[in-house]
Amino acid sequence: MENKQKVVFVGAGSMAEAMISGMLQKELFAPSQITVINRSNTERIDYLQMTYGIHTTQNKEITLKNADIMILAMKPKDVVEGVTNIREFVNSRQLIISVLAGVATTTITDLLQTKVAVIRAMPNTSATIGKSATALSVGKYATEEDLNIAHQLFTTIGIVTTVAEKDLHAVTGLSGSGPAYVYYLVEAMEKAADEIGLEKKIAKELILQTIIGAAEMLKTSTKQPAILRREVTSPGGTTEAGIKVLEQFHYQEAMISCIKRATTRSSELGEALTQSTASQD
Ligand SMILES: NC(=O)C1=CN([C@@H]2O[C@H](COP(=O)(O)OP(=O)(O)OC[C@H]3O[C@@H](n4cnc5c(N)ncnc54)[C@H](OP(=O)(O)O)[C@@H]3O)[C@@H](O)[C@H]2O)C=CC1
Ligand SMILES: O=C(O)[C@@H]1CCC=N1
Repeated sequence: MENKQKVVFVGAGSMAEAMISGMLQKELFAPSQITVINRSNTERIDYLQMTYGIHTTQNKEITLKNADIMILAMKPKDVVEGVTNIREFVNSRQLIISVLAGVATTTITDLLQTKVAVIRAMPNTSATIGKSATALSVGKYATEEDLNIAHQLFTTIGIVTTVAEKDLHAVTGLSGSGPAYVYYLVEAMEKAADEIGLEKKIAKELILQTIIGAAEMLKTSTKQPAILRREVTSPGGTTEAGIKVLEQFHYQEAMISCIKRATTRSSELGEALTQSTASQD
């Protein structure tokens, strides 16, 4: 699809790069439509410009004023400084998309002091290859049309769903942070493979295909995960022996606590800001 919208990323870290990479692969945007700015790391901007052919700018004021969509992609701790710095260049015709964990749309509009459309999004870094699981929610001034634009944008980097804003904390704990849980599992499998004497290269290949195969099975099979697990688990066999050890270490409880803690952390990140930036009207 052709469009002429100008997109500015405010924040040039891992998430911005993952989104840029995915967005360009799907060709909804040409590199010339995308500009990235950050606080101070010019090497990082040079790298993104070299790698993706996107724009950088010497004149943030004009770039921001001309933007159709601004994607806020700094860390939550930097949002007050970051948003305050761009405030004077934002107008109510623009669409602000925030990917910041925990940070409420009202915090953004309060900081901007403008009645501007804000869509809050929680993607994940699998956006890099167009496989993000993204959830969106709408701020007070965002319209159905704004949501459609955001939906279209995030569809270029994976699947998209819409949730109530209060549920974005849970989404963050589950699928925003989710890729890290899988990578952590793979790290453990690699360490185990080493300890049981398998060559690194061979182990890596086997682990990778095991994860891909299991993920594809989960996606294509009509069977529940517990049934698929049981089908691997022969009575008195190796899997049963292994899973008993996972149960002794309370593996499922650990995963559940992990996701709950990440969810709570998202709320904490937002609450600190909601209290300090709440509008007086
Ligand atoms: N990483 C992930 O998996 C996901 C992250 N998110 C969210 O995305 C956001 C970014 O995360 P991530 O990419 O990992 O973070 P990074 O630390 O990798 O990047 C943060 C970026 O923000 C820039 N920045 C900091 N302060 C300002 C400022 N005042 N004005 C403009 N830019 C600024 C930094 O620039 P400089 O280096 O110059 O200081 C840097 O480019 C976070 O809010 C996070 O919650 C959401 C989903 C998944
Ligand atoms: O760790 C974080 O805070 C961000 C949000 C989701 C993934 N990374």
